[in-house]
Amino acid sequence: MFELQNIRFLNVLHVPTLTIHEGDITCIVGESGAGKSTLAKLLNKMNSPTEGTITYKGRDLKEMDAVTLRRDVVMLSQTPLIVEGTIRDNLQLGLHYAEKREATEEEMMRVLQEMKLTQSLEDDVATLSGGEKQRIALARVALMNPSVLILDEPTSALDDHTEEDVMRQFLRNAKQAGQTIIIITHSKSLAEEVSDRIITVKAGEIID
Ligand SMILES: Nc1ncnc2c1ncn2[C@@H]1O[C@H](COP(=O)(O)OP(=O)(O)OP(=O)(O)O)[C@@H](O)[C@H]1O
Repeated sequence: MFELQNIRFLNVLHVPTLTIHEGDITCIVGESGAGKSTLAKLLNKMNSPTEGTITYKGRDLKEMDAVTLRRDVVMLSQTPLIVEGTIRDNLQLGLHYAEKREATEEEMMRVLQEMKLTQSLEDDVATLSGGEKQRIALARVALMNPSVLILDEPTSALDDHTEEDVMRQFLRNAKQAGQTIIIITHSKSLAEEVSDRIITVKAGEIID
């Protein structure tokens, strides 16, 4: 699905060759500052390589419009945007930006349940914990149902068992639905349990 050839990003990352397969869960692991987010951001054009070529479904990313690409390839960043307002407002946000139709009540209720959130759609997001806000952001991208989902996981969320359980179940559902997932995770157990492939980044190089 993604092919990287002779990629360099400044002096931060060097990837001679890498293929990410459709339908796989690919975990990216490595120490803080290794270059994991830099690699992930190359895949939805948040970063453009200084050298080399990346193709998505055979098309050179250089030739693709970033907005069009990001309807297909959605990235949930380490610090997702949560706006003032209700859970409903925050759930609809991704679909709104992607210019897709609004989610129905049933769809929103289903993702809240999947994320083990018991609040109502009209509740104020200000009342939620950090981990719950992270799950709202995950629910938001789940509603967008993109072909490719890139998750840059914050370490803190994994300190909590609920967060890891939710993530594990979410990844299993996504895989069953045929989505391609690329997840940066600090959890070795999660990576080993759910992934089809683990990529280890060390000091800007992929070491396996
Ligand atoms: N646009 C940029 N210009 C210069 N340096 C950058 C740029 N983007 C990232 N870096 C540097 O590249 C290194 C790798 O950053 P990156 O965010 O990819 O690490 P990471 O492995 O995701 O770390 P963490 O696990 O802490 O999130 C860091 O030293 C960072 O400061």
